[in-house]
Amino acid sequence: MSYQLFEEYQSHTTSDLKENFHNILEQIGEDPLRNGIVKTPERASKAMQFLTQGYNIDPQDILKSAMFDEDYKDMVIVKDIELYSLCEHHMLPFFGKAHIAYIPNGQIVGLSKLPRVVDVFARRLQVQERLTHDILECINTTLKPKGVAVVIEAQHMCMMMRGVQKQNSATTTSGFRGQFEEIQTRNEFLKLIGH
Ligand SMILES: Nc1nc2c(ncn2[C@@H]2O[C@H](COP(=O)(O)OP(=O)(O)OP(=O)(O)O)[C@@H](O)[C@H]2O)c(=O)[nH]1
Ligand SMILES: [Zn+2]
Repeated sequence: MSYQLFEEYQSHTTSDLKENFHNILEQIGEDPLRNGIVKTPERASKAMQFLTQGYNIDPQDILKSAMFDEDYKDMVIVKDIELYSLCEHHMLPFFGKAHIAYIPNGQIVGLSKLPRVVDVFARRLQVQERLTHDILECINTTLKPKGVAVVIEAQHMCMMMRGVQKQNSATTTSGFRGQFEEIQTRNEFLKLIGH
């Protein structure tokens, strides 16, 4: 999608979303014309489009834009990458940290690109398992490293604010490819991220 088309698409969906948020306000018993919330449908639309902008971005392009030939053969870890996503069942936030490691195979990637890939997949409706897998596969297919590992630790608002209402439970998901399938490499990574 060209930039201009994307802008048109954005403004089009914003007005559709605005109307829907206006209806939601009415249906939960609010007065959408009340002074404090008269602009809320517009604000909520922009917030929702921000939180789901990942559908319009190709995460492989992000990695490809900063891959460099380098003969470094050891593990590279970027840990404690904060993430905020929306669960696809309730559209409520889940949030936490991602830890990513890879072992280069002749090429390294710009470090900032790894958190950027996390954000692209997090800014879609997700389940934590698929988010973990999406990040793992994207790095594996694009960078083609000797190994890649992803661990995500998160808390789900849909389990805290409603439903089962457990405030202290945390969910850990992980995925390992290549050399991280070997127990020794995997354990070294888990030790370095403090597990
Ligand atoms: N596996 C997985 N489940 C999730 C995730 N986010 C939310 N869920 C769960 O999705 C499930 C949806 O279950 P349903 O029984 O259809 O929905 P519900 O009646 O709202 O369930 P409760 O949350 O138990 O009240 C719930 O168990 C949620 O805890 C996630 O990232 N991964
Ligand atoms: Zn949920």
